[in-house]
Amino acid sequence: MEKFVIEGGKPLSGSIRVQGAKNAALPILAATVLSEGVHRIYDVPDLTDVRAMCQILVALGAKVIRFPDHIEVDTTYIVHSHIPDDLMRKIRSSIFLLGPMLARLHQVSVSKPGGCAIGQRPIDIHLKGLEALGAQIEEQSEMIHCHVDRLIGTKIKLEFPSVGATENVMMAAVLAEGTTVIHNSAREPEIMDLQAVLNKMGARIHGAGTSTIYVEGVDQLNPVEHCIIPDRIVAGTLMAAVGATQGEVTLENVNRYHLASVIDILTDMGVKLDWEEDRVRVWTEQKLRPIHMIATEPFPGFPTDMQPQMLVLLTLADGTSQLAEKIFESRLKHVDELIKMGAKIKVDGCKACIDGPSELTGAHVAATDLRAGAALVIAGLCAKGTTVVEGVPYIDRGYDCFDEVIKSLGGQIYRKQTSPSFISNSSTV
Ligand SMILES: CC(=O)N[C@H]1[C@@H](OP(=O)(O)OP(=O)(O)OC[C@H]2O[C@@H](n3ccc(=O)[nH]c3=O)[C@H](O)[C@@H]2O)O[C@H](CO)[C@@H](O)[C@@H]1O
Ligand SMILES: C=C(OP(=O)(O)O)C(=O)O
Repeated sequence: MEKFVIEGGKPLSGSIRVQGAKNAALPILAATVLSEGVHRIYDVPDLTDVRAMCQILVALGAKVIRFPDHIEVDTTYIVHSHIPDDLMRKIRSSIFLLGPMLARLHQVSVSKPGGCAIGQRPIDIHLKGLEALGAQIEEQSEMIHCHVDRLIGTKIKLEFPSVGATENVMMAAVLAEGTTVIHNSAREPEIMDLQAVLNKMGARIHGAGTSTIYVEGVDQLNPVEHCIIPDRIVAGTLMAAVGATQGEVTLENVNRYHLASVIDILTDMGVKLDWEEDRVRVWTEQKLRPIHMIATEPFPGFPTDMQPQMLVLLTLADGTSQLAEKIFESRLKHVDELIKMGAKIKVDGCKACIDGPSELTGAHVAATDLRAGAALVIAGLCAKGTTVVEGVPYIDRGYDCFDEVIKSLGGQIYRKQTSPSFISNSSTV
C-alpha cells in the first residue's frame, strides 16, 4: 500500500490535459464482448479499475494489449462464461459484463461485484431489467447464474435511474429480438458515449441523454474504434483543487455541458472560469462564498462523485453551507478525516452542515473511497504543514497518476510506501 505526503500551501498553476473518463471507459470495454473481432479504444485512462476490467476480459477469452494511445481488445475467442470471484470483487464495474455476456454467449455466472464502500449498492435493478428481457437468474449463496435462450425486447421502467443498470440493459438489448424501451433511464454523459460506441458497432439506439432510451435489436455487431469522452469528475476535481489553493490553471479536454451543475456551484462560490472550446482557465480572485444547499442528484443534477471534493471547498468558504448526499447512504466518511484537519462540519444522517472559513492544518488521514481520497488530497494541498493521505489505491482506481498531475501543476505531493498498521481492510480496492 502507498500513501501521499503533501506539503500544503502552494497555489496550483500551469496547464494540463484531462484524462479520458473512467466511467465511460469501463462499460465500453465491457461492450467489446458484444461482437467478435479487434476493437481499438482510445484515451482509456491507466487506472487500476481499467486494468481489472482488462483482466476480466482476458479471463473470458479476450486478448487485450495496451498501446501508448489506445487499448486493443480482440474478442474473437470469448469462450468462458464464468468470471472468477477474485476479479468480480476487484471492481464494481465487473457487473457490466452481465448484459454483454448474456447477449454474446447466452449465459454468465458471477459473484457480487466489489468497489468502494459508499453504500449497499444492490444490483436488483440490473437483474430485474435483464429478467424483463427474458433472462433466467438464479442466485445461489454468493453466486448469480444467468442464462437465456433468446433475449426479447420489451418495455422496462427502472425503479431508479441507475447508471449501471441503464448500461447493462442497453448492452443486453442491442442483440435482442425486437425493440426495448428503457423508461426512467439514467441520463449521464457516459451513457451517451456508450450509445455512440454501440451505434458505431451497428446497434440501433437513440434517446441516451434523455429519460427514455429506445433500442432496436440487431442480429450482429462489428468491432469498433472509439475515443473515450473527457472525465468530467477529474476536471471538476482539478477545478476544486485550483479554487482551494487559490491557483490559476488551464484545463484542456473538458466538456462544459457535462459539468454544468458543478460549474454553477463553483461560479456561485466565486471560482472564475474562462472557456475557449474544450479548454478552460480556472482561477479565483476573492474569498470563496458559501452555498445555501448542495444536494447530489442523478445527472443533470450535482454529481455524487464531486461531493467530497466540493465539501473541502465549502470548508474554506466564508460562512455556513449545507450539503446533502442523496445518492449513496454512506458517502460522508471523509468528514471525520477533514475534521482532523480543522474543518468544522456537523453530520446529521445524509446531511452535512459546514461552517467556514476553516484554516486547514496538515494531519494523518485515510481515504475511505476514491473521491474521498481526491478530496483529502485537495485538503492537503491547501492545508498548513504536512498532510499524509493513506489509502492511495482508492485514488488510483479513478485518477491516472494523480500525484504526477498535481506535481506538474506545482503541488508538492510525494508517493511513499505506507506502514502496515495503516492498511485498511474495510472494503475492496
Ligand atoms: C462505473 C460507474 O459509472 N460508476 C458510477 C455509477 O455507479 P452505479 O452505476 O453503481 O450507480 P447507480 O446509478 O446504479 O446507483 C445509484 C443509486 O441506485 C442504487 N441502486 C443501483 C442499482 C441497483 O440495482 N439497485 C440500487 O438500489 C444504488 O445503491 C445507489 O444508491 O453511477 C454512480 C452515481 O452517479 C457514480 O457514483 C459512479 O461513479
Ligand atoms: C463510485 C465510483 O465508481 P464505481 O462505481 O466504479 O465504484 C466513482 O467513480 O466515484
